[in-house]
Amino acid sequence: MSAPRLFALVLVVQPPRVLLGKKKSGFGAGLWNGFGGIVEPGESIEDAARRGLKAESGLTVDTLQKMGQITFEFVGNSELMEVHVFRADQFHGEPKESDEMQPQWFQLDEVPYKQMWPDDVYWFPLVLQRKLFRGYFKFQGQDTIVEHTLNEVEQL
Ligand SMILES: Nc1nc(NC2CC2)cc(N2CCN(C3COC3)CC2)n1
Repeated sequence: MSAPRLFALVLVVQPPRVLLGKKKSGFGAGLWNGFGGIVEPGESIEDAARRGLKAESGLTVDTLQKMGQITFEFVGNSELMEVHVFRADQFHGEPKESDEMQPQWFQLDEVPYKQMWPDDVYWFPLVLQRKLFRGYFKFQGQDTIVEHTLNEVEQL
């Protein structure tokens, strides 16, 4: 089993709203998601989170809170994906559309789960409730979850 491919994902949460971006191309195109990107060699996961947030939304943050780690398996593909989820409550700048993402604020009771990755409806509420979590989701294709586990943890 090769090492999982690491991604950072940042959710900017300012109750009663959360900032999401609509992916304009590539993997997950058309879906709303947090901001981030792949963790490059020699980069920390948090550095990747900050870099991705800035590149995709124009925002910078002082503090990122680690909220969760999710491992994804895809039937028929031996490479695992590991997503490290962060929350930011304060930011600098104004959300700006990028090549990758079209940013938009959503009311917390109007998160567009039907236009997000299918796993999000499981763990997104934990981020909003400030609960730490570890998850595992096995996908068949990009739409079907065939197995999953999701546990709240004391520390990540
Ligand atoms: N919310 C959410 N769910 C995911 N589910 C697994 C796909 C089934 C993956 C995921 N990310 C991994 C992919 N990354 C893309 C941006 O360039 C690659 C965004 C964050 N984010």
